[in-house]
Amino acid sequence: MTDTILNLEPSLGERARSALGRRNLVLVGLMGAGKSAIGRLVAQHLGLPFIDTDTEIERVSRMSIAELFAAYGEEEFRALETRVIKRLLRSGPRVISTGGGAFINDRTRAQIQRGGVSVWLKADLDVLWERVNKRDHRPLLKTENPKQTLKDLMDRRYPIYEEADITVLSRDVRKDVITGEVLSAILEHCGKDKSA
Ligand SMILES: Nc1ncnc2c1ncn2[C@@H]1O[C@H](COP(=O)(O)OP(=O)(O)O)[C@@H](O)[C@H]1O
Ligand SMILES: O=C(O)C1=C[C@@H](OP(=O)(O)O)[C@@H](O)[C@H](O)C1
Ligand SMILES: [Mg+2]
Repeated sequence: MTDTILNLEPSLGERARSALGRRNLVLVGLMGAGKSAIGRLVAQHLGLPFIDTDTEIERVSRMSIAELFAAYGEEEFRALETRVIKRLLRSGPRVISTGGGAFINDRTRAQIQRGGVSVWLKADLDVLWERVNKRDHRPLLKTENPKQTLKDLMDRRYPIYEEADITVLSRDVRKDVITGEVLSAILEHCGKDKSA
């Protein structure tokens, strides 16, 4: 006899995965919101492949994002970003973490809304600033006053991120907490939980 009790209840990740079905999960939000970090953790819990669009753009172009901006400008970067996201959405389901500007582009946003469930990781200026301040690889923040630039981007972009299917508040708590909130929100948004 063993006194080990097997827990056969589906985990939160399994329930969220079932609710998501064939849809992609797409993380959107401003630089520093945690899209890349939280997207990877959420994918592990869902048992889905994870991809970060910036990493994929760097792979196909064999250049860093900073080099791409410097060599071809933001417009070319956006065109490449749109093509990469369209391809990734078609071959899902997977978890896709986008770069902060992707959802702002009308064509890319329409593709995301058709091909996936979107999650906006929303954060306040100080949280974002604390995080992005530690690294200097983001070309849009190479300005005289990067915190003000971030604030200007918030003012312009937040009304558009609002269009995401789900909003989760990204804040100064453990990544596991935010990950759990994303999984719960998927369950709630996608309604019926087929495995429960
Ligand atoms: N909940 C969190 N708590 C602490 N640090 C976090 C949290 N979420 C993300 N980070 C950190 O903040 C930084 C920016 O996160 P990242 O995932 O690169 O953001 P994004 O892809 O949205 O720009 C990274 O160093 C990441 O580890
Ligand atoms: O907000 C933006 O327009 C950008 C955000 C970056 O990604 P993260 O949001 O992952 O930092 C990256 O795509 C590029 O530097 C442009
Ligand atoms: Mg990122």
